[in-house]
Amino acid sequence: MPPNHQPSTECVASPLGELHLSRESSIARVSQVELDSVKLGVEGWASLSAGIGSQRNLQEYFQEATASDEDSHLVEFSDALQTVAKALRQVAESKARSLEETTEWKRKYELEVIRCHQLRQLLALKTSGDERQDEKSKTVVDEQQDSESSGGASSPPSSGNGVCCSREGICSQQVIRQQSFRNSSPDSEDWNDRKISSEKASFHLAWGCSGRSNRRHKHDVVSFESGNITTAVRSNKQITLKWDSPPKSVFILTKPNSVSVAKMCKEMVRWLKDVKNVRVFVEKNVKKELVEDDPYYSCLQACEKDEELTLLHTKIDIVITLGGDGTVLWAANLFKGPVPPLVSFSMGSLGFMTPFQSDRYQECLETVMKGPVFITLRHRLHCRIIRNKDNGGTEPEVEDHLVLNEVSIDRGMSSYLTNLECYCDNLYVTCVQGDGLILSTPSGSTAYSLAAGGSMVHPQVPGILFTPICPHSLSFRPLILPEHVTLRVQIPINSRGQAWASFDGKDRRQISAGDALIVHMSAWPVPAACDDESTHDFLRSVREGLHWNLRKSQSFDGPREQ
Ligand SMILES: NC(=O)c1ccc[n+]([C@@H]2O[C@H](COP(=O)([O-])OP(=O)(O)OC[C@H]3O[C@@H](n4cnc5c(N)ncnc54)[C@H](O)[C@@H]3O)[C@@H](O)[C@H]2O)c1
Ligand SMILES: Nc1ncnc2c1ncn2[C@@H]1O[C@H](COP(=O)(O)OP(=O)(O)OP(=O)(O)O)[C@@H](O)[C@H]1O
Repeated sequence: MPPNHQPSTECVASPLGELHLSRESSIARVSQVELDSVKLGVEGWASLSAGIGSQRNLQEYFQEATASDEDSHLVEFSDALQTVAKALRQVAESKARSLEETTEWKRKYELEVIRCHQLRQLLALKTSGDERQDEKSKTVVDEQQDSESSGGASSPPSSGNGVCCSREGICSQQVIRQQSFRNSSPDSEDWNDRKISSEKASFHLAWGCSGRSNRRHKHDVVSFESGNITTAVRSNKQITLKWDSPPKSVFILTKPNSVSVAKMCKEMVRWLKDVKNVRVFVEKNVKKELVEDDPYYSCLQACEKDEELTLLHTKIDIVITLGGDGTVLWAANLFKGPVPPLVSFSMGSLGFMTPFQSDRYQECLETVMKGPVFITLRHRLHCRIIRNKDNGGTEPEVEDHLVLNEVSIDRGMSSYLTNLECYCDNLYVTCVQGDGLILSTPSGSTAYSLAAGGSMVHPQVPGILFTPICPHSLSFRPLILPEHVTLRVQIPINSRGQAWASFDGKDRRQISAGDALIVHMSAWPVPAACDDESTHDFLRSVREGLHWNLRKSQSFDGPREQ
């Protein structure tokens, strides 16, 4: 304030203050200000000029007034920016939501198309009246039911009519009664209780999305006839694959840079071609190496163009892998749709998913090619990255991946905590603050998810594992969600850092603020042939591969229970 001047507050401050307000207020307010300014300004200006006295004081006064005016404008500007940022965030979120819905509808549409196609085929077979043909077209579901009814755990099922329960099993229709109940006479109290219970209200159960019924589920798993809920005889013991005609083509995939694998590959190719008379496919770089070594191998087939890979499943009867689990993952990744049956030989260190011994390859392949053979349906996850285009990156807006093990989202090189908002079927679940998150299949439960503290899950238990990586929280336990859910992981627009997604430990992709990753169970599992039987193979891998619960036995001598 200039010295020697005591202006009335009304006189000087009022016109400036009112001018500031007038920008955001109404025109009426501006008019009022103008009137006030004229009235007060004239009076005030006279006393102000008298009081200021010098030109220097006048300059100082105006500089001070302008600075406070600028401050208030900055505040106003930052408020406006925040409003714009909020609006942009809402737009990005709703865009991700609608893209996710589109994805879901597309998936449902594709499944429906497949289902219709299968129904049409079945119908065509039925109308042709060819009973034998009809029998052949039975799906794996029927095989499952056969397997259940035959009841054998480790012998392949026969296709005859079985009884409803296995030899040593409990029939679900048989009510287990207490001793006292068995001995009770019809007019005892227990009997009356039964009469009362038979008059209980009836009800109805339904399965499937939006209340649409799913008859297969009802007949396979749960029955609710007469109001009594009973689970089926036994959930399936094992899925069996039977060949309708002998397999004629195999695709051999090999771990690179391994002398023992290359040697085994050559030997296997000769046996398959010369003895079994089947067509053998290999990867094009493998063919090149083999032909350089021996021109005999020029008879091998290879996909020369990438487009041919997309149709591979239409040409191949069996996929063989020679390597470790990484080679199985590699094989699964080549098939972006249906996968032919997979026979994996253990030529790596751990070999969790490679049950067959390479030194017994002829015997193993004979058995598989003859059938029937037990298979484990290893489910995969379909992962879709949806990018926020406002980030201005060059990556595609939508990118799809199929994983057999897991998709992991981590903080990469960033030193900040990840900030991952997770939704399950559009319901907010939690925000992962830590090193990251693993969304795993049951097959992948023994890989990275296990290292992050997730449970080991038998590959045929349907579900999606939700395992945090080093969460900075005391109560974040891993979850297993049902297989039918759709998960969405979103990087909030105001996140400090970015995240990285890896698909089966490969194809790392950066995920930025506003991007989303949508994950659901894929319709195309990997049918992996078992050496023994699914559960036996799994438990053997857990015990022998991971040395699960290995501990020296406690000695016999020592204190005992009295
Ligand atoms: N901290 C960890 O344990 C960790 C870290 C990164 C990746 N991984 C795993 O490695 C996998 C990629 O495998 P790779 O062979 O290409 O890479 P790799 O050569 O680095 O081998 C990783 C190890 O994981 C084992 N493995 C892979 N899948 C498995 C499964 N389903 N069950 C049990 N063990 C399994 C392999 O046998 C191998 O020993 C990823 O999918 C991920 O699950 C684990
Ligand atoms: N055909 C292939 N082409 C290119 N890379 C492959 C191929 N097969 C496997 N790989 C890669 O080679 C790496 C090692 O393979 P794999 O895991 O089978 O062998 P391993 O490490 O000796 O065995 P284990 O996984 O049992 O320890 C993996 O990262 C895998 O992705």
